[in-house]
Amino acid sequence: MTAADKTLFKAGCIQMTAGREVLPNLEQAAALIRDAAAAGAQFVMTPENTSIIEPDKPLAVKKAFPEADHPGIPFFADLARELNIWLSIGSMAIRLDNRKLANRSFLFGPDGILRARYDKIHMFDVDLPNGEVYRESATMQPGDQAVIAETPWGKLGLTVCYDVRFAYLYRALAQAGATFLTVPAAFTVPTGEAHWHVLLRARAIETGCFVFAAAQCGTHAEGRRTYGHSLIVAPWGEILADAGSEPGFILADIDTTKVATARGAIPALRHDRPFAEPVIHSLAAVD
Ligand SMILES: O=C(O)CNC(=O)[C@H](CS)NC(=O)CCC(=O)C(=O)O
Repeated sequence: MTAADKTLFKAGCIQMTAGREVLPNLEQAAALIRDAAAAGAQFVMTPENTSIIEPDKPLAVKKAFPEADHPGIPFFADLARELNIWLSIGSMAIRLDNRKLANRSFLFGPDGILRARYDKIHMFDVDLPNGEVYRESATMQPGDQAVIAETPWGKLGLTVCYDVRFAYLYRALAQAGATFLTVPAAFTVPTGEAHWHVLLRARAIETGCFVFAAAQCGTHAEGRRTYGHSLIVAPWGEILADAGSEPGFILADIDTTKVATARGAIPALRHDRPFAEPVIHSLAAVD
């Protein structure tokens, strides 16, 4: 591999509508991964919950596999090897010993070897104004370890979906050397419309990283809807590709020198200062 090979590469995000059965979801993802690779992508990522979106939570636990038995692991390892690509599987539900699940992200190398795994840290326990209720922590065990993987083009920080709202995680990843960040997602429609683009652009701008965000889209089982709009964002904040609301894939040419350019122009990542806990000043009566 020449130096130029390590500076420039083509990245792809696939956008899909996962259903409640694992094998058809793997096939749906694989078809799109093949399309992205055929179009030249050397790094391809898939959304959160690539292998299943099962709204019935007891059923979701029942249908989950331990990592050692998950059909998606050899399936995507083989696909990465066959296509000779770096393959990030945004997440798959993995059954843990305590009967809870991990919302786990995987990175495979072009040799099919598993290079990194990351368990989503922040749980989406949220009551939306429109009446949608999410209690991710009822079935999922949160992770407690931030993870960075080596790639030929630089270090990749792994995150998942709701993590995107916790800027300190991204700052920690970037300060530890990440120049790319993955944010696979299954965002709700109302929060996506209000927050998705601005959150991802903010994480890119704050960290001077490229952000790759493959997303679920469309209508899933029991009418559950997701926002779509898979994005690739440059370190200065420009959106390089947006997948809209239908299944498919997006590509972008990644010039890794843009990381140093953005960080050179605004070195905020190096300007942290210590400060004391906030104090509430009441220098004069408020009312
Ligand atoms: O529910 C499932 O079946 C699968 N899980 C998910 O889709 C996850 C956890 S509930 N979704 C999110 O984190 C949405 C975050 C989001 O939308 C926001 O931060 O606004």
